[in-house]
Amino acid sequence: MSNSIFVKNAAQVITMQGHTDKPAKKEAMQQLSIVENGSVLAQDGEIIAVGTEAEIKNNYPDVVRNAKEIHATGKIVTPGLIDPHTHLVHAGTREIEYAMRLKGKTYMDIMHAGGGIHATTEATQKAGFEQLYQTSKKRLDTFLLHGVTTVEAKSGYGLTTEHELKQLEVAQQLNKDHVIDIVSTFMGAHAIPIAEKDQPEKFVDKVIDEMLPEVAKRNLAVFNDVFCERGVFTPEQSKRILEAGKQYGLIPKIHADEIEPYGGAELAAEVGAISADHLLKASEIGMTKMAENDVVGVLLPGTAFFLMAAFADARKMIDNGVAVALSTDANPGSSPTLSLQFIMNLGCLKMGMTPEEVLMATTINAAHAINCAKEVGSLEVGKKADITIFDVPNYLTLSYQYGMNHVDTVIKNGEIVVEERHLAYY
Ligand SMILES: N=CN[C@@H](CCC(=O)O)C(=O)O
Ligand SMILES: [Zn+2]
Repeated sequence: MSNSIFVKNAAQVITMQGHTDKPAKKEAMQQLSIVENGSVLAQDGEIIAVGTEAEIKNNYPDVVRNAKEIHATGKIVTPGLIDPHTHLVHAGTREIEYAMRLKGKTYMDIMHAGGGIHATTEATQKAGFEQLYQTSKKRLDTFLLHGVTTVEAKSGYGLTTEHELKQLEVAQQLNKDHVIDIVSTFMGAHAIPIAEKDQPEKFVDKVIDEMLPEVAKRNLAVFNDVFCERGVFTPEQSKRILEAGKQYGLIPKIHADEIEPYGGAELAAEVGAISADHLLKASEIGMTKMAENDVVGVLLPGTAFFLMAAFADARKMIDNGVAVALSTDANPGSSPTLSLQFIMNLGCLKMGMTPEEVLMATTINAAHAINCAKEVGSLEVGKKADITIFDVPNYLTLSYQYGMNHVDTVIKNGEIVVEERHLAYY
């Protein structure tokens, strides 16, 4: 069997090259580095050449001769998409709450009445490892069909040491078994359990003294995330939890300023978070501090869409120098979708981003948000051969035709994992 693969003669190969050391900011978010009529050659799971067919054939005649060929004529080739914020592992759905919200109840009302995150926590606590494994595996299969080759996955629906570990262990096992790479985040501070709501500090102590050491001992997470929001965790509590995680080498992330301005963006800069996520209501000072401290802004327009809220001001963030990434925020309450392509549509139509910026935000900048830009996020020599081929004639079409799946072929670690699907486009 051939260990090399030659993706030939695409209408456009969109490389994203040149942003591996630092995420793209401001005008650099427009620089996709496109090879027209381009090709990509990979061997042993790694990219070894990007250029025109003639150049690559000339430089690597033997590898090309033995390679499996993929004809990408009339299609575009991008790095495998990266989703840097998901709540992948959970049980249950919340369509009843959706119907309640359509009649005027708010997300926070429902949560404080014992629904929301608490409802999913109850379902997730009841579910065994195998059930969580199988449902999360299906979600990964769907992500892959939509062109995603790396995802971040959070815990946070366990809220006890036992069940937080269970969620993270499911993600760890799936990372071994599934072709998609999973980068895990511990989020024991996703909500204060209903039964402990009168003693929030005690729960914060539990996260710090009980959960964090176990997560770290078992090497189950790279990041440590907190839902910093009025009525959930205060900036002070969030800071304690994030600083404590740093003692174990866990890198801070924050669910910040989603419902109201609450100092989350500022806190992200202060604790050296790799990203601050949501940011619908981030203050201008917060944005400036994020830009100055290289905190990636992970924007989740699916959440604003689904909660019928005002969208984050991506335009202002980018113009102020924040490196922006995009994600589905896949979860059963505020963003039940597995389509990063629809998120790109929303980025353009609802947050003032350009088609170039949304591509940057779902590839190399997304890789930076989860600290894996050295391995993935661009089509450059030495990176993993994670490649998505879309059956569209140019990249503009990806964010122009909305709510559709344009994926034709997906290659992960140099292997074809989604075969040519021959989809029509509009
Ligand atoms: N906002 C907090 N956490 C999740 C939603 C969790 C849920 O509603 O189940 C989010 O990122 O949107
Ligand atoms: Zn989230």
